[in-house]
Amino acid sequence: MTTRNTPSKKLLPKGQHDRKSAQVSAYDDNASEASGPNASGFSYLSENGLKNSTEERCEHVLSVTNVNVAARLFVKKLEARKGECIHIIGPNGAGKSTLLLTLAGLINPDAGEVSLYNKPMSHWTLASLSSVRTVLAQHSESSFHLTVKEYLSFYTVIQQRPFVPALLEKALEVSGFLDKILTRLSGGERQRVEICRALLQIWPQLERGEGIVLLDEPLQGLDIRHQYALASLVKALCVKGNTILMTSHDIALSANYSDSLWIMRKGEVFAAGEPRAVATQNILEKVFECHFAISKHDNFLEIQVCAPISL
Ligand SMILES: Nc1ncnc2c1ncn2[C@@H]1O[C@H](COP(=O)(O)OP(=O)(O)OP(=O)(O)O)[C@@H](O)[C@H]1O
Repeated sequence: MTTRNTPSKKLLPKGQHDRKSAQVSAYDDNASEASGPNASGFSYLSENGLKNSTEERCEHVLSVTNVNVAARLFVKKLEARKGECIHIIGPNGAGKSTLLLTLAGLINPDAGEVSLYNKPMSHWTLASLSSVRTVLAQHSESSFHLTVKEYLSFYTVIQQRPFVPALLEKALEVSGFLDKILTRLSGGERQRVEICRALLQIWPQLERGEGIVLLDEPLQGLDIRHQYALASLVKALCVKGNTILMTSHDIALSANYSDSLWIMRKGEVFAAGEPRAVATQNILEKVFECHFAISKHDNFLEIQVCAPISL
């Protein structure tokens, strides 16, 4: 029998459970309409990529309606709200990456629609998209023969001081190897650099609480301390108003560091909502086919994964 670590009370982000939970409705055709104006006739980004006031009023940052991707992703309705921290979990092949990349505008669905600020993804130019949302794809390591500093400098504002913003450095600790060649870093170090790169791409927007971040398995390869540091960073960025979606295989961490959990199985969202409502023994056992022991504490959900059901 194996058990998973659960975060101690101390590790939980401040105010996590006080914060008004931004609920996500899956399969709910009656989910409330976005509070922003109708997409038609509105320009959500000015020429230089700066947002106008219409965007500020759009509560649903990303929405998915009746999406089908090559018979491997079927989503009737999902919405991510401004400032929401969403973790997407599910077994291998459940469709997490496919959903994330579809939300990022990197996969075009065969049917249905993905909208960003009420504007269909197909109406966004890649340049406009890149100025408001950033993506960390799985296995997105670059193989350039560059130092970490040279690589990251492609994504930073010229003469930005400090080179790596303090909030990022606190969680990712990349400053110690800025002069190292990218390809000579360890797997976990590379992953921290790639996460840093993704966040630097829209750092001015993230500082203003206007960014959208999609991270595919960012915890992969990170040691336990950096896993929790990253989860805290993600949560802190969302508290500022940024919207972040990340996929994960760490059910306990995700249940404790998200506002919403999207639980996927076989290309569909099996359950979505506030972690305490959806990370139940019944749902987790159905989706992951493992036995779980779950205890609800005041400040955290203790989730232990026991033996696979079929073994
Ligand atoms: N480019 C592709 N072309 C065709 N099928 C694909 C492609 N990428 C993934 N798939 C299939 O789509 C399904 C969902 O894959 P996806 O990568 O989204 O799953 P996942 O939940 O992210 O899995 P994992 O936890 O293993 O990363 C899988 O059955 C996979 O084999």
